[in-house]
Amino acid sequence: MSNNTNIVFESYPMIGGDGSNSYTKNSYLQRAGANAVKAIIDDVISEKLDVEKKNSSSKSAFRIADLGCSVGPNTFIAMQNIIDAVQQKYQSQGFASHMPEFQVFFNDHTSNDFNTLFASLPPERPYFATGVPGSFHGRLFPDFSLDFVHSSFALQWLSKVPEELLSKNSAAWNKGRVHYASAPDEVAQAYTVQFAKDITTFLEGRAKELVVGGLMVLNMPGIPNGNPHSSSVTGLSFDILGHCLVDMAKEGLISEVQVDSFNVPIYVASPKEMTQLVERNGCFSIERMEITQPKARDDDLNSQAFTMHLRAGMEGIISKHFGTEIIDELCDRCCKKHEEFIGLLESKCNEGNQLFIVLKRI
Ligand SMILES: C[S@@+](CC[C@H](N)C(=O)[O-])C[C@H]1O[C@@H](n2cnc3c(N)ncnc32)[C@H](O)[C@@H]1O
Ligand SMILES: [Mg+2]
Repeated sequence: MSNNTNIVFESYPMIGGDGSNSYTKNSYLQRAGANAVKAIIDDVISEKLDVEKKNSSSKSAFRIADLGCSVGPNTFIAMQNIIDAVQQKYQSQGFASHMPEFQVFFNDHTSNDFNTLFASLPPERPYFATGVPGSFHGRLFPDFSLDFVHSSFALQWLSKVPEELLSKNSAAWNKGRVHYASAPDEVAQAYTVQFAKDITTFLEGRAKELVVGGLMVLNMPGIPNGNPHSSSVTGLSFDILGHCLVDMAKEGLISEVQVDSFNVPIYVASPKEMTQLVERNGCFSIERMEITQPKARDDDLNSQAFTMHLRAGMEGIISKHFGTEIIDELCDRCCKKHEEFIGLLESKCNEGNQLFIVLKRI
């Protein structure tokens, strides 16, 4: 048996609790991203889920895992939608009397605020709820124990900042920037290689854990094939964060070397890259692989909302590196910069910027 017990994974959870800065209150852009693919998930379950097999096996629960679930409410909405679609499939096949019980595994890093997650579980939920702490870059479940895997806006997190970025003497030392989007090729290349390693271990783990015929739905920030890294909305957001940090260093509020050594371990993949990684793994067929477009409400696309989302997701990693005392000042500056770039941010948000993938364990 392989497990994670000896591996320490870096983790930077979203802001927990349900206060005004929390992920719970500042994750509606991710929810818009999930809404954009709900209808496709329904179709995929209706067309591709193999319920006859499940029906003929001994009576066991239908097991769903949400990897990188954070604190809700998005995970609850996603799990309910999947269960509705699976139940619909059983009914349409005439198996209503063989409806399985459902078990949902909510996974995130151990440092995730599972208390908030558990306290806000929907009281009327049609499933047994289980928390699974640990990194999805390692093993999380026994062999062939899951029927369905879902992960939304989590796989963009790398397991760590690529090592090449950590040495001042390296060509990939990321001076004056915090991300690869507008960085020299060496930096972008180091990120690409780290992402490939992480997705490779992710797929190896899930290939062992999913039953044959099981489906895996992945939704994450994405970039169309051939587009430059700097063209993604994620890239633009981190360029803005980088500018604000550089300004603060110029004013002596933080040190320059702190900015140079800080890098956000987030990667935005293209369909082509993911296709190659899935094919190299060889255990899954690709049922869907497409760039989709979230449908955020215009009211949600403003500088304040961008700043609150950035804060809910990044406060943990930023305060670990720079200290908590810089956060308010940094967010004020980012908010002003978001205002300056609001037209560009809005238009990028309305372009295809998420990668939606459905795989089937073969
Ligand atoms: C932006 S949140 C998305 C939450 C939720 N799926 C949604 O769509 O609102 C990303 C989550 O992924 C989690 N995450 C990142 N890397 C992870 C890993 N290696 N293993 C488990 N969870 C991870 C983070 O801790 C965070 O809670
Ligand atoms: Mg840097």
